[in-house]
Parts: sequence; structure tokens; C-alpha cells
Amino acid sequence: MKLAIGSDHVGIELKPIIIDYIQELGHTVEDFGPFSSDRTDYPKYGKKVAEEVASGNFDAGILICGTGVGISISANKVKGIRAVVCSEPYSAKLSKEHNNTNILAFGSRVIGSELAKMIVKEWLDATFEGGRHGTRVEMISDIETNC
Ligand SMILES: O=C(CO)[C@H](O)[C@H](O)COP(=O)(O)O
Repeated sequence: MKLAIGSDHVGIELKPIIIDYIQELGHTVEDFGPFSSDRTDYPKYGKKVAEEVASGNFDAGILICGTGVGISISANKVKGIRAVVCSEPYSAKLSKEHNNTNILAFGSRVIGSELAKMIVKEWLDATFEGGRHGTRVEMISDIETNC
């Protein structure tokens, strides 16, 4: 897969560990910043990565902030994005199988690097099941179109 990754200043130390791991798993990944640990604003990076995924330039995205909450909320404002924030692998896997999430977010103040890697692997390895779940994901898209 071709992945886009972004963070804020809080996620910047965990980000290179996740980049290395994604590459070890055989995927390509591009970093959309930030590139220094100066305090910054997570919506910028959530939006950027989400736009890259929504436009089809990348297959999926990964976002890291302190909790994963603000950056995933920001990403979810971009049409076509289904971002999930996860602190454990089960929800990460099911979020792909049932909800066809296209962005995974987590918090570097919440989980350590080994758990983050486990979450990333479960998410990348999972496949959307379609069927009744496809109908529901279409219902989510309808909300986006009509509200
Ligand atoms: O988790 C986050 C958003 O959900 C941010 O990383 C967090 O709010 C940044 O806080 P601060 O500027 O105090 O480092």
C-alpha cells in the first residue's frame, strides 16, 4: 500500500518508529509533517493527510497526536474520509473490516510504540468485508452528502 502519514509536535517522536515499521512491512509511506518538534496545530496535518487520501493520491493514512482525537476529528471533516482513533488492535481490525476506515489515528501520550505497531499491523492486514457493512458505509456517505 501507498500510505500518507502526519502528526503534530506530540506525535513527532513516535512517527519515525511507525514509518520504519510500515516500510518493514513492505509498504511505502510519505511524511506530510511536521518536521520539527516546535509546537504546532494538529488540524493542519489531519487535513493535509486526509486530502491526500480522499483525492486518491494515497491508499490510506496514519495520523498521530497526543491522544489521536483532535487529528482524527480534523481528518473526518474531509469528504470521503473515515478516520478511526484506536488504542488497541481489535478496534483497529474491525474498523477496517466493518467500517472501511481509510485513516488510522492514535495518541503518543496514550500508547507506547510496540502497541502502536501492533495496531498498525492489524489495521493494514485487515480487509473490508462489504455486504451489510457496505450498505452501512454508504449510509455514512449519504449523511456526508445530505447534512
Ligand atoms: O492530542 C492532541 C489533540 O487531540 C494534541 O496533541 C494536544 O492537544 C497538544 O497539546 P499541547 O499543545 O498542550 O502539547
